Amino acid sequence: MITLTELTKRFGATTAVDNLSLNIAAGRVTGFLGPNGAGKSTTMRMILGLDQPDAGTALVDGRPYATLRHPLRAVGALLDARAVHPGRTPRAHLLAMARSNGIPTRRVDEVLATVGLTEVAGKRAGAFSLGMGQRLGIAGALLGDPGVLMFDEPVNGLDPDGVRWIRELMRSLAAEGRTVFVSSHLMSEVQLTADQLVVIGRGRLIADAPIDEVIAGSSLTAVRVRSPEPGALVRLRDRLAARHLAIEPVGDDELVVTGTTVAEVGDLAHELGVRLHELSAREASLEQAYLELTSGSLEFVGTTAAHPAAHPAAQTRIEAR
Ligand SMILES: Nc1ncnc2c1ncn2[C@@H]1O[C@H](COP(=O)(O)OP(=O)(O)OP(=O)(O)O)[C@@H](O)[C@H]1O
Repeated sequence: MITLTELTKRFGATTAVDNLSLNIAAGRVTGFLGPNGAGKSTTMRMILGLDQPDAGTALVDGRPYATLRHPLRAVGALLDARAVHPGRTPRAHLLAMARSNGIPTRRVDEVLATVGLTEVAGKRAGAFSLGMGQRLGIAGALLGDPGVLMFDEPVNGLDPDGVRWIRELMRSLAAEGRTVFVSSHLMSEVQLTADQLVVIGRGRLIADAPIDEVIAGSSLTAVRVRSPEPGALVRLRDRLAARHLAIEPVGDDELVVTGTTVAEVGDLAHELGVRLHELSAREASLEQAYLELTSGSLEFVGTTAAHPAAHPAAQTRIEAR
């Protein structure tokens, strides 16, 4: 478990992380999203004690990173896959890490096998492809068998096999009860991998909610209902409007209703005796929901940009405070 409390980091006039408070729970994959420069890497660096906060705390299992007796056994991280000396072999690199952290050297062969690098364990890392470098970085993160894992953009530049491998690894690490915290700009991948989403913009928390809730909160997630009886559809519309739902009529035979479910609209139509020709759900993609959430946090805000707090997932969080 990772606990951030009022975490703040400034670089000169820039507030990279601004009063960020949240819990990243064990047993699930938490996707960490935000536009370029939102403060994701800085947050991760503070969790690892690589940057010092100006205010607030970042705790791993209740303790600051710097006070952990065996940090690699508590938290493993992949921040920059190019951080390995090019002249070193994967085995030498991992052995050095194991020795300096009191980790049994047999773990080196175990993690090399886990990431599929056993065959090339004696080759110089400088000759590695991007994907092999990522795998070596992940081997380092797994070395201490830690309960908390953090990955900054782990699928960057990987081929589809590599992307799928990382996705399955994260799911299995979370299924083992570990905390998995992963930043990414690839929404389709996050949608397949994460259970929970943390979205930040300009260093501030925008949303902290289950992925389904974020998608359900998008104005593009809606129920479409069609009836061959325009008069009956008007009765249905009035009843939906009385429940303060947003309704968009399309011609005189169709309504698009946001903030509701197929079950609610179906039950109401049944109660009113409205004959239906269609009742279907239209679900926003995570990318659409994310763009709505962060539109107010980009440097170039258009006049039509929705305020982030207009998104119900953001409101869930704000109200929960
Ligand atoms: N060492 C530093 N010195 C000065 N400014 C910094 C430093 N590190 C980060 N910043 C600034 O802090 C802000 C947050 O940067 P950070 O790298 O944490 O964002 P990010 O969300 O990880 O972005 P990206 O998605 O582009 O990787 C940016 O404005 C960045 O320019």
